[in-house]
Amino acid sequence: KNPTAQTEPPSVMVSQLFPNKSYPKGEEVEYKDENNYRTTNEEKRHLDNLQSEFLSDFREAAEIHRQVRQYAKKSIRPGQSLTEIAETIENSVRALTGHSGLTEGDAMAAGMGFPCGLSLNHCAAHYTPNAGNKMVLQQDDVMKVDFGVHVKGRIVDSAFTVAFEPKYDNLLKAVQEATNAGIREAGIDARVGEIGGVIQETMESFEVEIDGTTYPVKSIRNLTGHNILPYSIHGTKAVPIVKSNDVTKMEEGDVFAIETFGSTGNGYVRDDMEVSHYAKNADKHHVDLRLSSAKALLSVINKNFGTLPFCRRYLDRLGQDKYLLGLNSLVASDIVEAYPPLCDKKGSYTAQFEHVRPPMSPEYQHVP
Ligand SMILES: O=S(=O)(c1cccs1)N(Cc1ccc(F)cc1)Cc1ncn[nH]1
Ligand SMILES: [Mn+2]
Ligand SMILES: [Mn+2]
Ligand SMILES: [Mn+2]
Repeated sequence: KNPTAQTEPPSVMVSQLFPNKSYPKGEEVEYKDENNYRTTNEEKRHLDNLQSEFLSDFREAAEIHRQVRQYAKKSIRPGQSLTEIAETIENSVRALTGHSGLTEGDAMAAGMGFPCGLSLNHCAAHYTPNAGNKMVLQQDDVMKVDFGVHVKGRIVDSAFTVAFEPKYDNLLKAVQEATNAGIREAGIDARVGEIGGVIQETMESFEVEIDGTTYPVKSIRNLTGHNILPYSIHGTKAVPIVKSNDVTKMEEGDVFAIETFGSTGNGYVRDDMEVSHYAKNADKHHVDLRLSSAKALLSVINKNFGTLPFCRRYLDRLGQDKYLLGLNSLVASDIVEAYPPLCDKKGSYTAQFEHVRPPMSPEYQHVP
């Protein structure tokens, strides 16, 4: 008999909770569409069933993300180690997709779309603990929880900020309002530079008082939202979060992650600390490798992740060891890209809010 409710921590596969893939549609919103769109019925039918497979994979991934982040928001507490927080989220995603990722290729069927980021305070993105990390979440921390869920390569990339102290409320409100403003502006034919202007205006209308000092909230000018392609988390188009004259347009069928980052620091991030996040370069073809450990590691990456981002802990759990020399040589020959933590200045605070919203084609326009 199919289970009817999710457990805590989450363990019931979402495909069992929604028989015949009747996943919730989630929010479909109106968007401004200057030119009205005409399709023949034949085209429409073809487009519909082409999209329905792609949409049902996205909706399954979105429902899994929703259930896991709901549990994460309830269960994350000061005193927990970053490692246990990351592993609880990652193991919940794997349980809900029904893919442990421990057998060859299984993580490419469904599972983590990319590592669970747990970036603290002045660090905004791409931090997750490596093996042996002893860090413990503190009462005063501002932690960005950013994890991906994919089903057959359709990646849902959504993030939120955890803070226990109310003094950060305005910083968190700034990013929530800015992201929602960006999502309202998104749609077919929307220009990404204009979206950036609306995001920055919303973000920078906030200020936040922390421990007696009042800071204007700044949009982090060198972080962006981005479109998402199958098995590729950082597509081809970026959505700036500051005003820009980039006239790149959102197109029908594009899927965008709209993410905004607010900061009390410089409003600019730099690479910092040890790398944990990596991904194979999609556009890099075969390069002759001398180092046998690099060759062996590349075959493990190809067979388990393809172009999906991974972190060192994912290699550990696959039983790989002494892989650093090989990994660094794959990075040096540009076969694998390293994504170091992105941090503003020490002592500053950053927050993030991220949501995926495909600019729907007219057929999916939902009349409220
Ligand atoms: O900053 S990005 O590298 C980027 C590239 C082009 C435009 S934005 N990045 C993509 C990514 C890279 C590596 C990962 F492990 C996971 C994601 C955005 C992002 N990070 C977290 N959520 N969204
Ligand atoms: Mn499956
Ligand atoms: Mn993200
Ligand atoms: Mn993203």
